[in-house]
Amino acid sequence: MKNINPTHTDAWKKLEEHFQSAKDFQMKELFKENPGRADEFCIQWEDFYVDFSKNIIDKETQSHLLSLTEEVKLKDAVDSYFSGEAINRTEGRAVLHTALREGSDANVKVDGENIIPEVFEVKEKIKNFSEAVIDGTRKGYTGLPFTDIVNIGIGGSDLGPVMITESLEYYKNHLNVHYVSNVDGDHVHQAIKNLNPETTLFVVVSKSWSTQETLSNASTIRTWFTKKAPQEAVAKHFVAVSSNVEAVQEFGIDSDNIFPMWDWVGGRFSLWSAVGLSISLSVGFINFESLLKGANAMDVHFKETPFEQNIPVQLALLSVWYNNFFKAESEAVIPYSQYLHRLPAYLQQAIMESNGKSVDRNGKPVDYQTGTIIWGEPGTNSQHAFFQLIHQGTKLIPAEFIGFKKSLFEDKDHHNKLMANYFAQTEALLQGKDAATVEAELKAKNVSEEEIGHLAPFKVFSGNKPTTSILIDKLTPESLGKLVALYEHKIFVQGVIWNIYSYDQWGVELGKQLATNILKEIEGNDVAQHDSSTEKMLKFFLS
Ligand SMILES: O=P(O)(O)OC[C@H]1O[C@H](O)[C@H](O)[C@@H](O)[C@@H]1O
Repeated sequence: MKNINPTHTDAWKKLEEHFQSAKDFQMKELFKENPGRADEFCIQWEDFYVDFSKNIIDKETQSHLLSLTEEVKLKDAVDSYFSGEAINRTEGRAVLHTALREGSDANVKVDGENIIPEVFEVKEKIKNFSEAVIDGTRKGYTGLPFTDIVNIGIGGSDLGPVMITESLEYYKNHLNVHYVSNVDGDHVHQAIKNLNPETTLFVVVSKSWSTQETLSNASTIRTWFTKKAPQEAVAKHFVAVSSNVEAVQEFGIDSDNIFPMWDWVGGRFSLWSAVGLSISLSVGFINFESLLKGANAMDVHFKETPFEQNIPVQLALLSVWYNNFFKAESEAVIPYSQYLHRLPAYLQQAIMESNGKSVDRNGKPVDYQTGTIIWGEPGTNSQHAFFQLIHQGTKLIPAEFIGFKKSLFEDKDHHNKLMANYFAQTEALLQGKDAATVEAELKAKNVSEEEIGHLAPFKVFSGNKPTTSILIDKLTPESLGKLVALYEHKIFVQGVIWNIYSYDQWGVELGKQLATNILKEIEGNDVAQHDSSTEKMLKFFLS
């Protein structure tokens, strides 16, 4: 991939100049001036309707942003990404989660070898295993079918599977799936408290098989299990997903029970691999395949659609526009679906671990902003929590609203109410409410002139707050696959523009290292020298 400082491009300079007028754009005026605006800033693709007309942009903004993609050679970067080039330079790895959703006839090479046959072998293993557990032919050590699954993993080995199984709860079968991630012992003990070892299957997921949390939780659970079950039952009840097969075997998991994954799948993009085993167990392999199929459709859209009509590219460019020109620090993702309640948490890892970097591809500190802070909660709940700040606070928070045309239980009454809120909020954020309107409303309620004078300023909404609406036909495994892949590619585009490496995560290492040392001190009751704050707290903790 090319190594281009985005701020040195002509497009960036043009964007800076253009920003001098664009920062004062009033979207309401833009809509008035251009009756075609809602059509021009809208992409309809398959079952997705993406409206980005309620953003502080005009055609000129869009054209400079598109020139930026040319100058940073985005098209070449996309080709390198899909072709298996080692674009994760600092770890020397390809980034090929997209290969996991390819068809069986695809040919994607890593080190000269086509990886697709291996991907399909593992998929077959996931299929056979999950079908046998679901239909009860694979049984526990006392001959009873499994009723409960515990996924033990953290980060990408937890957030992806948990977000998808929660999102697809409607499609779930009879198996109860639990997730244990935190090294907090209260998490694991609470999770297993009411479980029956005879009917519980444990899926230990760790790409590296060196993660403290996962190995501790797996050991604790194995000890709990073998207190009740004979040692040889471990083989029937514990399976592992990892790229470190040797270490898994050392842990005592049977080689038959290991689902491999590969270096070329990043942890936070791994739900499409065997890391998704708990998904396949929970909703069945057919639904897992539909999820992959949806993601593949988005891959093809991203790879083949001109950037003007390309959903991940347009969303990434908008985010760069707000992040680097308006200096917005965060973005909200508001799904109008309770099923998607873990999507913002999942995206926090995907986006912030990928693009939270301050060194460019030359190893030099960047002198511009990179990764955005992502946060969010489902609507309508979030309206009653933090929307006050989005409407009337001092910060600019571009927000993505995700909604569905149809609900799953087909309760029209509820769905109409939900979606009325979805539409109303983006309209309110756009339109705002001026002082004259507020005063007229108060007058109509017979509020005294004096009171109106006091109250009116608090009731004014400045409006002009940017939102992007993603309206999808229905929440299905396939549409969910498309949505998640959309965000994966948005991340990629931003990383290319910011000239950073999106696929490493060195920033998580230091804390881990220090924790290892501090744990020794805690266990030995012997506090070493630290900064005085840490030292004093450690002594207090041990007292
Ligand atoms: O799957 P594992 O190797 O156990 O890794 C689990 C997680 O831990 C690491 O600290 C990384 O920050 C994450 O990207 C990763 O997903």
